[in-house]
Amino acid sequence: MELQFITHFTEKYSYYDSARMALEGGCRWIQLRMKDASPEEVEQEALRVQALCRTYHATFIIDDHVELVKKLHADGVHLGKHDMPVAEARRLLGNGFIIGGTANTFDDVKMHYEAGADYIGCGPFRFTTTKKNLSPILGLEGYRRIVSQMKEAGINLPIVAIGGITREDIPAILQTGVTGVALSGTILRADNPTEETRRILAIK
Ligand SMILES: Cc1ncc(COP(=O)(O)OP(=O)(O)O)c(N)n1
Ligand SMILES: Cc1ncsc1CCOP(=O)(O)O
Ligand SMILES: [Mg+2]
Repeated sequence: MELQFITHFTEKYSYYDSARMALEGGCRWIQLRMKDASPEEVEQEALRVQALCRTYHATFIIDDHVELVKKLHADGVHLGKHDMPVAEARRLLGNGFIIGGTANTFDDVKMHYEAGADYIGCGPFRFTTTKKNLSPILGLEGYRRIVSQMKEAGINLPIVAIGGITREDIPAILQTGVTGVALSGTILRADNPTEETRRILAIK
């Protein structure tokens, strides 16, 4: 199972500390997501989290900021509906960077696939307060439908489920055929985020 940890602002932990706890728990894919932060703040934190990811040999993705990904030589970028289109990011970054795209429907998946995305963040699984202006909830049935439409169309792209997912949800989500999960709140709300990450990664 692939696990992506996505940072989120909390009163309790800095972005850096939350990434560190996920890495200590064994996660090897961190996405730095800093909504409402200035470009300067994102760059400053990105430099620190990138260095940390390097010491753990972990993949380091930045949410939204394509130019920063290029400047810092991060591993990649995640882009949604209101961000730079995937095809344009691909032109800017070339093939040496990972580009992820957000999907809520099979048509979104197809569009990102044709534009050259490397993986899809697909959600939301259920309601979450981590993101504003959520797309319609997919639930297990939504993932089953999208995975089956992808098979029918011969589209082979990693699908990462996202949005309101807790440890208890993961076995059933993986049963739908998705590749992995992206988590934020359930790890950050745990008494011990490092231990929670370990427990999640132990799920078969
Ligand atoms: C893995 C993953 N999937 C989806 C998203 C959401 O991206 P986006 O739709 O651009 O929304 P914001 O995260 O920018 O609020 C994601 N970040 N990561
Ligand atoms: C970035 C994003 N995109 C859809 S839901 C979401 C947030 C996921 O965070 P959480 O695991 O806290 O619900
Ligand atoms: Mg975005």
